[in-house]
Amino acid sequence: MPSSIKKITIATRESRLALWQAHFVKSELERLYPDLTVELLGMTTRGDQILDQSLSKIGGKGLFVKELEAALFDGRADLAVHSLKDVPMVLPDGFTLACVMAREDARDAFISNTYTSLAELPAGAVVGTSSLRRAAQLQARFPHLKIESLRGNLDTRLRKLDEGQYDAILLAAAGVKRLGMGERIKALLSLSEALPAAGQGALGIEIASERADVAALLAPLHDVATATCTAAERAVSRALGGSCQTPLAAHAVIEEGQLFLRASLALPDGSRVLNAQARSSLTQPEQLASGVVNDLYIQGAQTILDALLSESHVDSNR
Ligand SMILES: NCc1[nH]cc(CCC(=O)O)c1CC(=O)O
Repeated sequence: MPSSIKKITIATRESRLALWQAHFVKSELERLYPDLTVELLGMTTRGDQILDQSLSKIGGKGLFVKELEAALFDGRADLAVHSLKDVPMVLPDGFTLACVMAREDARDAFISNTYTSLAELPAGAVVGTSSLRRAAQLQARFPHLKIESLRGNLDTRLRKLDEGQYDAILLAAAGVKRLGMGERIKALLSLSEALPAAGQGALGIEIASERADVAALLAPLHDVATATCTAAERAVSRALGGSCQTPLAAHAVIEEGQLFLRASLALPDGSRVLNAQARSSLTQPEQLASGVVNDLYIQGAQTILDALLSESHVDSNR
């Protein structure tokens, strides 16, 4: 044990996925440190309470982490486990992402009770997603499909599909697999069909910056490859003001020892999609990101960002 910590409290949201993720970190810590006691502190966040309104209008990603940060700040908890995708690109002063864990499948999943792929859907078929990124990419490839908003936690979204409100829905594969429902996935969208959101599939562990003792405890859970890839992705999102209102994708992989970053910025209706990609050594993910962002600006990213600002969007990228 790298410190004298006897007990760790994990602050977590109470959705089934959040609890799965917190329990996963708990069991990893217990495996590493057999003498450590790990407890969970379940919390309901503002983002969980306000399910009927547009998240992007009421405050976006931060709504899901604020309460957890308050618990870290006043010592009720030592760490918070997040889906990295939901973590704001800039954390408030005093908080740090101490650890990024090895990524699950980063891809989006196609789920339907009737069809086996997007290509099979007939004109007018209704696809559920509340992600502007998924909607824009989908509408660009399949203008004949009808996209409808789909909110709620994973179980709620699957229930709405089963009730017949949609012909198909799109979800992040990682969450579906973690909850043991991988058999519901009919197809995984390739990275060229649907580029994932920054951080998708990865877990991030947040602590109060002053807790070097907790950071030391978490060090073995850090996955350098995932951290490098997601650093590049999150830098793209940060540079473009990535919020719930931005149909933005950013995904990096390590290929033949190099970092390969792709990004895509679109208008929500898919009528314009900008793509950029670049490779670099593994050592400067932020620099690679700024090159890709620069390429997007050269292609007209500012026009899209301006259009997004002047429209008011009803959906978020949850
Ligand atoms: N935005 C909601 C959200 N945040 C994290 C996941 C699960 C996948 C992941 O860990 O990236 C999901 C569900 C989804 O997008 O379908």
